[in-house]
Amino acid sequence: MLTGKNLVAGHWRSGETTFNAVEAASGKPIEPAFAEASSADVGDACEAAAQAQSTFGALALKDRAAFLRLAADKIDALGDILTQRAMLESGLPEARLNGERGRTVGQLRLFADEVEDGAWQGLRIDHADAGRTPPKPDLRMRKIPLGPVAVFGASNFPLAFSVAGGDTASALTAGCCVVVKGHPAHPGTSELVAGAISAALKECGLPQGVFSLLNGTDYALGEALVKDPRIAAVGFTGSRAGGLALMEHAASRDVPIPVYAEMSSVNPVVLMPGRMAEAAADLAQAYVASLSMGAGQFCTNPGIVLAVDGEHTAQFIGAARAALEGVPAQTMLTGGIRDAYESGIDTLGAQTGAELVGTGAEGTGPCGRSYVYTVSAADFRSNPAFEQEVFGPSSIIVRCTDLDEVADILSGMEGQLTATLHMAQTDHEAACALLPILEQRAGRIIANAWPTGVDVTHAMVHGGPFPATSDGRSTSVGTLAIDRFLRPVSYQDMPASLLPAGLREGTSGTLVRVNGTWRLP
Ligand SMILES: NC(=O)C1=CN([C@@H]2O[C@H](COP(=O)(O)OP(=O)(O)OC[C@H]3O[C@@H](n4cnc5c(N)ncnc54)[C@H](O)[C@@H]3O)[C@@H](O)[C@H]2O)C=CC1
Ligand SMILES: O=C(O)CCC(=O)C(=O)O
Repeated sequence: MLTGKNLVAGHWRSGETTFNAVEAASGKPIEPAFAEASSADVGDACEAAAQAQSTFGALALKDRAAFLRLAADKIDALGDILTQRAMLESGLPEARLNGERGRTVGQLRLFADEVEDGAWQGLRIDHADAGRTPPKPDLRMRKIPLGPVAVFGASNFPLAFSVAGGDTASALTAGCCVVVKGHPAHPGTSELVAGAISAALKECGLPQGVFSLLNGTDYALGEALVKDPRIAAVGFTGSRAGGLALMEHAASRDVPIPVYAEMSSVNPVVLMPGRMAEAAADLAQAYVASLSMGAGQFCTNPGIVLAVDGEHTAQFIGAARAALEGVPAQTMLTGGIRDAYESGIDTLGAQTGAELVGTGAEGTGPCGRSYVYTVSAADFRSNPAFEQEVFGPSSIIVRCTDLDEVADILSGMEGQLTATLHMAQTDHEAACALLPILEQRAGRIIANAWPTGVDVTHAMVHGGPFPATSDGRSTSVGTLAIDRFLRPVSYQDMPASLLPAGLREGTSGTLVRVNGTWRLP
């Protein structure tokens, strides 16, 4: 039932050259062939997005919310067809993909509620005061959509971080049209989801230029999209090299635009001594489960664990070795990702001081086998190679002399998506001293849990200082993600009849800051 075509503003278009998706488990090509989007497709998708922008950006909030809800319903209704295709293309198991579909549609519905809530518009009204010296003008502010957004689907979440994933949901919520560059590892999954969004647009009577999907294997496609003058911002999840390249393309334009790239992170986990004395073996079990989940293909993978050397750390290492023995090798997303993983493991194992703790079972076919290494803090600190993300089911346990050394290592680390503290009550005082360091290093600080798994809520931050992301001032998950695609505009002494809805007296319908005081409608 798949067409293998690109979706350009409601039209399914074939192309001169094609590529095939590959079955992750076997490495064999699967049908149908997919058209490589041309530069004309990029131009037409961006032009249609630019033309639809003013209509979509000015849509009544309830209508934008209704569109998001309908898109969610239609994606949900794809049911097993979507799951089966995503399984074939990604090698991820059925339960995970059904869960991911739930997360994707739940995310769209949460954003629909958020659109209607309206607080994201950041409405502010400062009344004029002619008697003040100097006289104060009437100023009214709201946030408006930036314009069409280019979204790059991620390989490791073919639903929740892809065509209708967090970047698309937050851009549409902000009122921005979207042109998706689909990930070439799952073009069939992308087509199914794009079809659902297009059908929702049609049923809502909205312009089809609001959404397009372009497929392709050539980096030139992504470059052309980022450089198209009608694109106003970029959302990306993937490799550091890819994110950096898109940032360069965006900065080289006549009009540079923001790139919100989520890239690499090793997510340090600190095992505090008090907690280790209580539960070293249990912690090790949970650690191995977290690092090997989904073949470790999470940017939130616990890549580096810091512990004070001694009896309990030795116990933790022994229990991790035992837990690893039961971990099966799992199919990885693509041959390229598996090759990068294997070469990352080879590089890691060859570093001075790297000692293998243990491995999971060896697999057949394009599988990722779990690996855990340990290294002394001295060797870790003298060699930046230990801090590089190895994307897959691996991790390093760093044996430190004391908590001061843990603090020193954390202070020297690159920006991270997450940082975790496992602690008992007796560790709280020492943990308190680490918190200011972790706040400087990470977007999310976790207590007594593992970093894999990101809840989609209002208070979530899935971001962090560079190189975890290109811009640590925001998040790519949760409702705050909308803010990335908005820009504040202030209206000075504007006649009421010309003011946008919400900024006229008594029309906000949502939280508004009047003369500095927050007011509910
Ligand atoms: N930290 C994270 O969240 C993730 C990291 N990765 C890392 O990325 C590696 C490769 O996996 P992919 O998912 O394919 O990521 P990728 O970064 O290579 O590709 C992601 C998307 O960006 C595009 N792209 C990449 N480089 C580009 C360039 N120079 N110009 C224009 N477009 C470009 C690709 O065509 C694709 O659509 C993995 O081995 C892993 O190391 C992958 C997924 C998630
Ligand atoms: O752990 C999650 O749920 C999300 C992780 C993520 O954003 C990623 O791996 O790219």
